[in-house]
Amino acid sequence: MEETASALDLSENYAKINQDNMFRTNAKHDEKKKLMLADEDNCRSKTRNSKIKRRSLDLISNKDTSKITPLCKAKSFNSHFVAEMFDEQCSDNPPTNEKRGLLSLYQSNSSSSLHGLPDVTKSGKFLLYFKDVNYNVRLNSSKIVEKHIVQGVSGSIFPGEVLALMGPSGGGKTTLLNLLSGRVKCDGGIITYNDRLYTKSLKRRIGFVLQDDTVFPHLTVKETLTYSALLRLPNSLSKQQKTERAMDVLSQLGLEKCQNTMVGGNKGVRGVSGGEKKRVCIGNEILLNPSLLFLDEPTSGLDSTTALRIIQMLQDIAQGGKTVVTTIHQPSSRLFSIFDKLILLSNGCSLYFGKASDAMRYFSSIGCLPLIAMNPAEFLIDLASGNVKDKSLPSELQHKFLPSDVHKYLLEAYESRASSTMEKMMKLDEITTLNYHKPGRRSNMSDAGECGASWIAQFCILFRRGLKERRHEYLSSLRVIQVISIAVITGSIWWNTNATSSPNSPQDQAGLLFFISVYWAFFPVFTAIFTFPLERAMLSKERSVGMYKVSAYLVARNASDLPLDLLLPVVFLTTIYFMVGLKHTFAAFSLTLLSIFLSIIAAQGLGLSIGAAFMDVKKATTLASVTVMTFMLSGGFFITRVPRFMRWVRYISLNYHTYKLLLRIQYGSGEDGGGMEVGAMVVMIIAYRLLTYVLLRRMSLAPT
Ligand SMILES: Nc1ncnc2c1ncn2[C@@H]1O[C@H](COP(=O)(O)OP(=O)(O)OP(=O)(O)O)[C@@H](O)[C@H]1O
Repeated sequence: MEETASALDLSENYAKINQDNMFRTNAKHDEKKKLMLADEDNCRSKTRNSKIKRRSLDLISNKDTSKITPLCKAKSFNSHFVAEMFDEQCSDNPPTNEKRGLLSLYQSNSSSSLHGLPDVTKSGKFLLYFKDVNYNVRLNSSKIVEKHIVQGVSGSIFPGEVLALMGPSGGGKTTLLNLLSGRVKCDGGIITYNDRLYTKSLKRRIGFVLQDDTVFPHLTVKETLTYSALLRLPNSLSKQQKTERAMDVLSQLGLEKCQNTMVGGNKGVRGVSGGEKKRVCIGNEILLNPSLLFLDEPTSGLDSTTALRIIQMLQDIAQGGKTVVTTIHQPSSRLFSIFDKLILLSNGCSLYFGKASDAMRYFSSIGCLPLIAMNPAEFLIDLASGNVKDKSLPSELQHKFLPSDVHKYLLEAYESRASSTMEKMMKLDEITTLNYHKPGRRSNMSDAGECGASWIAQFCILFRRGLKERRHEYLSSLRVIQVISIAVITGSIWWNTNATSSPNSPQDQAGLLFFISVYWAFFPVFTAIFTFPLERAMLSKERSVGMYKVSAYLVARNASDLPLDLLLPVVFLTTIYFMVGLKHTFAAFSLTLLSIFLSIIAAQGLGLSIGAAFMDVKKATTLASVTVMTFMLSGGFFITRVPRFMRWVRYISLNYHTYKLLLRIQYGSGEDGGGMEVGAMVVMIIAYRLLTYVLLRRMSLAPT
């Protein structure tokens, strides 16, 4: 009875805090809001947090409850309370019923806002919990030999915390990160997000920054973040609000100085520095204010000061109520001290899970100590790699120096310690899970993030982004010079070959028309096959977070390619047309140009579908060359009497239809308007694009 009464008291106190929050959140005066936000920001500073922590503990013991009122304090109270809870879960003192009650209250009441900004996705805070996670890969097609990449890893992380996954190279950090973020399905164990399993609706709540994240090299920092904001932020925000959000993130990440610099990174494209690029990638993810942020090696390749700045930034993000999980290679001791929790991995097994600050104490408790002054991270990674040099070891390892012996000892020590503390933790989690799933209680997971831009908006943004990203191609004189050169050479070789000027002229002109049909099929096919293989990483990343619809991307991509693709044949035909003595009428010129346009658009479709089928430039080039050769040979110029069993190839040959159209324009009687050929080309234009759409939809989005 007493327990229930005190739990009720606590619930009332908590309700008071929430009422106060609501009052403050609904305050209409801007001034008041500003003050509140400033207050909230201040509250994130570590010094004040410690005071609040003390107050929250006072609250737990029913002391001084009346004084806790401001919003920020209530928030900090939440995160620190749960931190305390977690610590208790792992300690030997079982948590009180009151605390359990508060934990479940906390889970159902929490809401977040990033640095005082409105939480655009209405996302909640996320408790990530995982138990006995396993992941295996088959080493060959026999399906028998399996490699255990991750084995029985357990842990949990609360909002406001930064969890570091540390360990030697090949230890399984990236794989575990992929599993926790839902990018890869685990083969065993359980991973829950606020007590729910992963669902697609979670995608918009999760930000994932890859180790070698992809960004468009020719877009500036500002353009990158702005297009991302326009595409990903919900429809309920206006264009201006989205742009402002991008600018806020840009300044939050300290990228103002380089906002107009191209991101770069591709061969020959000089852009921002490595640290700035990493921040752009992080910015791309935090734009959406994700509740869970996963980062793979965010500091790799950076100097220790820049690395520290990035991890401090992650800490700031976490303190805004986010759950942050990051893999890290060899952090400096200053950087190591920032992490709240740590998982030390070796050969896919967990050798330690707990507070980062307790790691050294734990290893010394099992007899492992550094003999010389050492960075804790270096010591831990050495141990996880089985390197015992400069370390004092327990008697069990006295004469065993093999890495496998060290690994076995550390694993057994961890498992025996974990079995007692983790068991308690699991029991507590079962209780909170039961509370959480009481009938009528709505999970804050169910109001999944709102959709991003509409189809039309996606198309417009992707179209503009495509034009910007490829502006260097449009402005590049190389392609124009290439086309003009070929036009001049062709015009000179076929100089004035009027069809009636000599007995051989008709055949010469037919050769010219066939060459035109072949050139304007080859050129677009071999340009288009590169599109998807080169954009694969970007496409798969953007698709995996549901940034846009494939159809919007495909239509925008085609449309943004058109200006250049249609400009070049105009330059070509204008150059050669009057040099080679083709029919000197405006109608003939225009129809020839239109036929070439049709050929280009159909050939592009063919190239795009081949590229999408393989997503690999080498394979795509091989198939494309076989295809265009077949089309050329069956195009009607080299041979007119094709064997019956091969005749069908003609009807799918682009060259055959274009060549027939060009002949008809120059020498046609006008009875047959070429409707068949035009119809066949239109069918190809549509069919190849539909095929490309299907192939892109089926494209694997799994991390490579
Ligand atoms: N699909 C796969 N097939 C075979 N082995 C794999 C596969 N994926 C991962 N591995 C292996 O699993 C182990 C863990 O890989 P993972 O990339 O998770 O390690 P890591 O700790 O992130 O390494 P690093 O720090 O070098 O990035 C490695 O030995 C790797 O070779």
